[in-house]
Amino acid sequence: MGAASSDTKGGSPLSTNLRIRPWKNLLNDNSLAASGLDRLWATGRTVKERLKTTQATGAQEEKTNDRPLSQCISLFLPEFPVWSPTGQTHLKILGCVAKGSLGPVLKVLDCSQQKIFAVKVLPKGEILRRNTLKQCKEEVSIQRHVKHPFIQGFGESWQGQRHLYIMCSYCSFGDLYSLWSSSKCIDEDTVRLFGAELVSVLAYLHDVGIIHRDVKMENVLLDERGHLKLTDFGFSSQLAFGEHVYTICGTLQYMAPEVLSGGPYNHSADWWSLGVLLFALATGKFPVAPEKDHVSMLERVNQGSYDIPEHLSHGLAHLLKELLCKVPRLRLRYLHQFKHHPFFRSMSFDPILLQKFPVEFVMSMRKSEMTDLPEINLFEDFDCELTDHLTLPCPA
Ligand SMILES: Nc1ncnc2c1ncn2[C@@H]1O[C@H](COP(=O)(O)OP(=O)(O)OP(=O)(O)O)[C@@H](O)[C@H]1O
Repeated sequence: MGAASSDTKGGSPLSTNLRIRPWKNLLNDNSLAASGLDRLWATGRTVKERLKTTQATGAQEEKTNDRPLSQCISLFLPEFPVWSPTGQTHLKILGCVAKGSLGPVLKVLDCSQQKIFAVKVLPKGEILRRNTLKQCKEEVSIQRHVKHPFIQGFGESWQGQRHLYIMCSYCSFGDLYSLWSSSKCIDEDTVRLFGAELVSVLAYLHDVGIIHRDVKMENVLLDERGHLKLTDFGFSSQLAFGEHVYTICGTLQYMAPEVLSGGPYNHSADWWSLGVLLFALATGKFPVAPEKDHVSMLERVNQGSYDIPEHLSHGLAHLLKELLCKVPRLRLRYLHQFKHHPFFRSMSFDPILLQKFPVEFVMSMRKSEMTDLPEINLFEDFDCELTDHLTLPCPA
């Protein structure tokens, strides 16, 4: 959800996850709080019930201050086409993978393809209330257009009466943050491989004119062979080389100083975030401790001397310093620079070669943790209140 002018996402204060919302959205948040959809929910009536009433009385769309019902659908078009209630009967919900910031991420079996997918469920009312419609649509259109072996595969998106759905390939090994939390320190060979995969995907995104703006461990998923899939284009924006943006957005602990200070900034900001991510992977801790807001975070980064542990190889220590360089134009930021870097010596950046073998570290970590979620009912209407049907709690 990433237009530079309207980036907004929730976040949990004071956590390493803290995400910044531009001041503009703090104002806008309240302006939509009493939308038709919200009032509809407040009265406990469903869109379906209201449609029935309207049809029964032969009334035209109500011209109140409420958002007309047709808009509740058209607002989300064309990125989220309408599926008929029978359109989803081949999808079987197997369980809840995680609790996203807006709604659950479901594990779903597509019975027609016999393939498992992840479906992100986003309540329409919440999107309107948070004024993230533009971002949400941009996220889907960017995801639809980017194709790379280290980007999570995009399936489909659609809307029901109350929810939006984004279906993606399912990454059975969860996210990099969970792996890191359970292992804390990752060996250098694995850091090198993960580093090369992320360099390869970021170079691709920048080449096609996209800045990701939220590179962090939680947004990197692991496939069934332990390779990486970058996800969550919620803050991404189109940005050609030579252009700059100014929006303060992202996740505090990963934000480059030029982002924290309100820009101008460009693709180099993603490379700083990669530096933070690789630092955390290799050392078990973040280079700079979290702060409560972007002002204090900037102060801390500027004071910032971070200690690189002595046990790191010279090549890795050097790479981290060059990624965490406060001057964007002096930061490592081009594929050829990584190809010639001592840390990546003898490493290929070709995705096919990088994926040749399963990632041993991940396979051994995950083998003991694999659990299958039991199946639950096949829903007749995918747009029902999903949470009522989930007998399994979403992981926190
Ligand atoms: N395709 C997928 N396969 C497996 N797990 C997934 C998939 N997509 C998301 N998840 C899990 O769900 C979690 C939340 O997903 P995601 O980050 O997309 O939701 P969110 O928190 O609502 O997004 P945002 O970060 O935009 O607020 C991820 O950290 C990951 O653990």
